[in-house]
Amino acid sequence: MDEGVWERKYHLALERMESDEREFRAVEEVLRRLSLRLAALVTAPGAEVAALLERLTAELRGKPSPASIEPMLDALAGVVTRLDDDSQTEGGEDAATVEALRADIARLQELLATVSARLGDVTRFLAGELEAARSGQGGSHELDARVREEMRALGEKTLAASDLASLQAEVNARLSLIDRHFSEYREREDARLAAYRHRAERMRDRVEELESQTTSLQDSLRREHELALTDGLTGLPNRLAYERRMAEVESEVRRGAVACVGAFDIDHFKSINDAYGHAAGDAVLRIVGQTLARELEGRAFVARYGGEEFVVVFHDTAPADAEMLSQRLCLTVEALAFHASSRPVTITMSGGITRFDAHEEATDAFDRADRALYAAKRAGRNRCVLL
Ligand SMILES: Nc1nc2c(ncn2[C@@H]2O[C@H](COP(=O)(O)OP(=O)(O)OP(=O)(O)O)[C@@H](O)[C@H]2O)c(=O)[nH]1
Repeated sequence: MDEGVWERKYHLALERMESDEREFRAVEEVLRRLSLRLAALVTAPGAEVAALLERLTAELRGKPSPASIEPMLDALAGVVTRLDDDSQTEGGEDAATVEALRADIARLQELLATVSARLGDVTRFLAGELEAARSGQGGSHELDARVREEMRALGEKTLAASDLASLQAEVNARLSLIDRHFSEYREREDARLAAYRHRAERMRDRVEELESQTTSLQDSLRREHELALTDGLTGLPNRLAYERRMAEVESEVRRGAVACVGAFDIDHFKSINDAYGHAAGDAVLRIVGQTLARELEGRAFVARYGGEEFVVVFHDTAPADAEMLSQRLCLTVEALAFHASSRPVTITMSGGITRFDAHEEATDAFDRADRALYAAKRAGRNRCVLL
């Protein structure tokens, strides 16, 4: 059950308890007035009324339960009727007192019935829903037991009380105790709720912390993953990324797609390194790689295979189209205005292209593209060969 629902139930229970307490206070007030009136009557009609009260007390002793309050009041009503009759016979001297007493008794009867019903509700509520919500922590159960005990003791003392004054004192004492139990219960529940909120807040902080740790872990894993698939010099996908892509293309080709593989290698790259230095060689690798990626964007996957060699996977491209695109690439690279040590350097590139056959492995297609590349080298470089 969520905290809001629990709190609403808790406050509802408190409101009902407070209302019950008010009812008790009203009962107490009526009892007080009742005792005064009875005391007045006892002194007036003498032995007969005393005998009636004695009989009433004995009757009450025989029924030790809250329900016995009602027979007690019926008996009191009988006394009042008798007194009423007598008073009319004797000239109505006490008629007003008797009438007031009868009204008090009726009101007391009604109030006790209400209190009894409300207490039943509270008891059921505490023993049932609230108990379940607290998952056996025992607070409401304890309160329930204590209230029950006070009510039982109240019933016993009421029956045992020989006069209304002591009954009134008992009622007062028991009501104070019940009130104290409710206060203790309320304090305990407030403390428990505060502790619960504190725990919930700590838990939420911890969850947020874990979430942020998870996010940063995922980010760093994603970065690691990207790094593992990227060539550090050119920023292009590396050989591992190429192999993964080829695994995907392999199944596409098996399902009927048309794909070609191209192997490209910068011509006489060693001499560029030798003439202008390794850094210039690196710059050539970067500019050639970027040119391939830019020119083939959306049409092919481009990766640095290793050294000065690049590999291209043309998807949905027939071999003749792949060859035409490759020739155009060679022309674009040749036209690059590259300078090293303030001198223009002509870069050329050779390429070998082949179709990825549906019945072969990715490595077979690559090997054939590589053979086509060396055929292009042998044929004089700065060209592409389709095999
Ligand atoms: N600067 C630089 N050089 C590299 C890198 N990787 C490989 N090389 C160099 O590339 C050169 C490759 O030379 P070769 O395999 O002889 O080929 P080539 O000189 O291009 O000759 P052909 O391929 O026959 O045209 C070697 O000198 C390598 O040291 C790199 O990352 N940076």
